[in-house]
Amino acid sequence: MLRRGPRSGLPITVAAHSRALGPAIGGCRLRHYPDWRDGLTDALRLAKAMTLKCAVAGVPFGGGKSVVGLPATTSPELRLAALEDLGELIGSLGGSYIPGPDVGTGPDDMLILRRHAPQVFCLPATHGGAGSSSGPTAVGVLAALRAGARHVFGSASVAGRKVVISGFGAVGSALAEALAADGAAVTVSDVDDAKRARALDLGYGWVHPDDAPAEQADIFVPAAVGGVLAPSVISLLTAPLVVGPANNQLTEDSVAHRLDSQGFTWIPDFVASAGGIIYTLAREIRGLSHERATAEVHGIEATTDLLLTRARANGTTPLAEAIALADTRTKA
Ligand SMILES: NC(=O)c1ccc[n+]([C@@H]2O[C@H](COP(=O)([O-])OP(=O)(O)OC[C@H]3O[C@@H](n4cnc5c(N)ncnc54)[C@H](O)[C@@H]3O)[C@@H](O)[C@H]2O)c1
Repeated sequence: MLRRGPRSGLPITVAAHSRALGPAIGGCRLRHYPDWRDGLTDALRLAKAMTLKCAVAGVPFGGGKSVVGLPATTSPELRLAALEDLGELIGSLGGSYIPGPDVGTGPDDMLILRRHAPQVFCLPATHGGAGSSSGPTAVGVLAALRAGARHVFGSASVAGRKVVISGFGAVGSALAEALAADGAAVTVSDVDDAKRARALDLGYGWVHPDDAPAEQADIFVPAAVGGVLAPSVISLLTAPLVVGPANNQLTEDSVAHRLDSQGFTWIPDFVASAGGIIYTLAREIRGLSHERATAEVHGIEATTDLLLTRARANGTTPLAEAIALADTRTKA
């Protein structure tokens, strides 16, 4: 569904890729795109990834996403108008797409969408929701990383390993803190140079984002934007294990083969980044406690382990195995 917002005049896309397992669920992305069609493409690709994420995570929802293409600079008034427009469009879909936060939105924005939409996820805790999903997402990435480290290095421990995290935002900073606490040597990177001082204060190394994939490391963690793993980047990569939360990390699926054939273990983003959705649904739909919901997020370690074991046994890639697992669930 593509519409120009009546209040904001901005292009709004709501994409529902699959409803085979339940209503389409997925975040609302508000960001600037060079062309409105890039926002449309982003929504379609992200919605497809959400279908895979939900199916592999074993949650009864399909994949959706909504995207508003903002101008290069946005006033608070325009942003509010865009959210009202988005909420109205989602409301007109009668519950077939359920939104949550994504890049450019947060739990407080869900309150605005709820004025129009029948259901939203990740409301602030003060309004009965589970709040930001970035903490549980980081917990899930760490679970996937442990399984990956066991397969690649023979031990789940990160002590003494060098980890480069590209994207020092909500998830990236939580990952940096946890990995450093477990004894990893952490280097971070961000396009926002203002984050450099904080990173250095916390004792992390810093590398320019363009140089992050080539930085000598044991583990590379894409925690910023999609499309970071292009063939040209893979020829520079040094880390044998690549795992992170950024959605749609590969420029195209064939890159998974290239990574595999060059000896890199890449854990599909839709597997590693499912912690937020697993936690939020466990809390907000099933009413589980924080502890029980977090325990379910830790299940990502066993899922990752299964996919890596199958890929090794079948001579395939973890991506192929993850898609096969999702297919068996969505087509059952
Ligand atoms: N937050 C969640 O619960 C969640 C869940 C699933 C997936 N993800 C994905 O994980 C990634 C990080 O999420 P977040 O919540 O930490 O977002 P965030 O916006 O808090 O942080 C992203 C950071 O990346 C930086 N950045 C942008 N472009 C960059 C580039 N080219 N190189 C290096 N840094 C760059 C930004 O300046 C920002 O600091 C996003 O791709 C998001 O879609 C997040």
